[in-house]
Amino acid sequence: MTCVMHKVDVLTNFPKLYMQEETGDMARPVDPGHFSTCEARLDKHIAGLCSVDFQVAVVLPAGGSGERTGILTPKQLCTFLNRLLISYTIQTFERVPWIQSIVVVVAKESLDLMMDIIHRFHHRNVLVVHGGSTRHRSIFNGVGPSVVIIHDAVRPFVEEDFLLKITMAAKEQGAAGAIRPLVSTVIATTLEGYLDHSLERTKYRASEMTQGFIYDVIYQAYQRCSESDFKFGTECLHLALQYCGTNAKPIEGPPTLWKVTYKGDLAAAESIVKGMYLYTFLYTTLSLYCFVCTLSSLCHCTVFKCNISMIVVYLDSKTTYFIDLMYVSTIFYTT
Ligand SMILES: Nc1ccn([C@@H]2O[C@H](COP(=O)(O)OP(=O)(O)OP(=O)(O)O)[C@@H](O)[C@H]2O)c(=O)n1
Ligand SMILES: O=P(O)(O)OC[C@@H](O)[C@@H](O)[C@@H](O)CO
Repeated sequence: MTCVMHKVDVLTNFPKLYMQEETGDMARPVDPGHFSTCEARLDKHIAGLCSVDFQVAVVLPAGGSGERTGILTPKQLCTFLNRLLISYTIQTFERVPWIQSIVVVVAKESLDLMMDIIHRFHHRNVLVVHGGSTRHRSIFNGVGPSVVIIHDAVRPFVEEDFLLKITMAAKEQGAAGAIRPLVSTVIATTLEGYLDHSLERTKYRASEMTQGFIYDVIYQAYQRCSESDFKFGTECLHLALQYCGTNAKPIEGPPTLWKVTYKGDLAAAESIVKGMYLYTFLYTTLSLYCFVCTLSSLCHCTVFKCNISMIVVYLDSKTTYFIDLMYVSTIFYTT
């Protein structure tokens, strides 16, 4: 019996044809415009970090209606592989040992469903509070005395080391937030609806989530902000600057921080979740398969072959592994 598998990578147990890792230097020519995110200092700081010795709570705003998906079910309550999107996000944060509590902010009409989800998926250290009419009001309902991590509930893929960067920067500076390069140029139009001007893209970044704040900053910001901020605002970092004079530390985040906003994002999130589970399933099956081969070859069986075609497996938010044609030929000899 031969069970032929390509050389596997020790880390992932799958051959790595191509590992794409997010790097600071994008493939495209970057304008000489300087965009310091002081990450180098942070990396050193974190590298020397032995433990997070202060209270950390995460607030997951999940009280929206998801209108832009065009479907009736709010996107955070959509299901992939029998688990709701919000549960994947909670699970991500449950795996972080230095986060003491997870506050999920949901619409009043979803409170019972959320309690059921927590019970059904055995989530722990989760507090459910009701949301408000806007994201800012929902977040304000969820913040409590600790270093506060705020993370949109519809961003299910974030890894611990980025959360650590944001948390340590927030503890040090008062506020910190994820940023990503803009993929489209930002323009402004005249009252008549024509182009007025465009911004030089390399000098700007998109503000994403995860964000972090010391409690006093985010609490005071919400205590002092205006009704208009609550109603129309989309940026917590702006409130920290405007009402507390706190300049947040921007930190470049990985591409997986993207927010599920449109229907297509749901399909993308589902394929990534399936990819993650496929990796586990494939590895388990192949291991079992080889075990059965070994067992069967001892008691003689028929001959057959199988090919497993190209599979992209998204293992974690930093790397993508392309599994090449895994030619698993198991040859059994008939008696
Ligand atoms: N009143 C609100 C509005 C939004 N959110 C949450 O804030 C996050 C990011 O907001 P967004 O992507 O805009 O979600 P929705 O407001 O639901 O989307 P839409 O604007 O398409 O309706 C989501 O997890 C959403 O559930 C919230 O907690 N309370
Ligand atoms: O504005 P929306 O509610 O669609 O999405 C929220 C995002 O804007 C927000 O998460 C980041 O911009 C960081 O503030």
